[in-house]
Amino acid sequence: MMMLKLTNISFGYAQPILNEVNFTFNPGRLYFLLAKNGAGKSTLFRLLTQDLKPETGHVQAGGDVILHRQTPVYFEDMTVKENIECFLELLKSRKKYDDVKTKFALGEIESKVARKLSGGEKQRLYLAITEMSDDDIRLYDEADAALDAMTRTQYYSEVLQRDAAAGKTVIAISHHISESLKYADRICFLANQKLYEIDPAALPPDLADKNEDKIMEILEKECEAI
Ligand SMILES: Nc1ncnc2c1ncn2[C@@H]1O[C@H](COP(=O)(O)OP(=O)(O)OP(=O)(O)O)[C@@H](O)[C@H]1O
Repeated sequence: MMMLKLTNISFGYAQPILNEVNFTFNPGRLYFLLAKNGAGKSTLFRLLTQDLKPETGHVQAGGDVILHRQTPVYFEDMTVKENIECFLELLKSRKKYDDVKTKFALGEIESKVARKLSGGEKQRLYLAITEMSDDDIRLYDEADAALDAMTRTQYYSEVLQRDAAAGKTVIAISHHISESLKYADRICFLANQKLYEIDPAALPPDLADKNEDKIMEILEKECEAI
């Protein structure tokens, strides 16, 4: 199984971040990891990719784990087509250039050099690269930070939800909290050095319309009740 399992994980810097956490991320689900600023979301990702070693406990991964970071990465001096072909090769992807081109409407810009693309065109190239890997367990650390509202919708539905529907284990950090509530299969909330799993279907239906501080407050109360 392509699950990702934390057993008895504790970790801290000068201050504690996680305390004896047990949690299983299951395949086929899109998890959004939410927490207050500085609570340790990125640190948790670094533990999941085994970039950091926990003080106690262990992480078991049923497949390769790939982390997509906040900053879009591509080769500025290559054309869009060269970039896609290069990433297909680097990531040893089974996908074909023509499929990527069609899905992200890259036909008109395929021969343009990346550094000359408009903001929106760069976002399309970035989405295409982000979606390209075949890895089974996918972590997205604010990969939507530089995306405009329209491209974000495409990222949530055509990258994250589609990956989960294809049986991947998908965990995303996003500062667009109300939007993430609409797409999440599960919320994974980090508070008081513990991780809590919340099913969005069990939350008030108008929650996503509230302001983000209020949403965080309600989610914290949910966790206290678990
Ligand atoms: N290498 C490090 N050494 C010491 N402290 C660190 C290190 N990395 C992060 N921290 C601290 O650990 C805490 C958690 O950081 P982390 O980046 O994991 O939080 P986050 O929830 O992802 O934050 P944000 O929402 O602001 O992106 C913060 O107080 C941060 O300053």
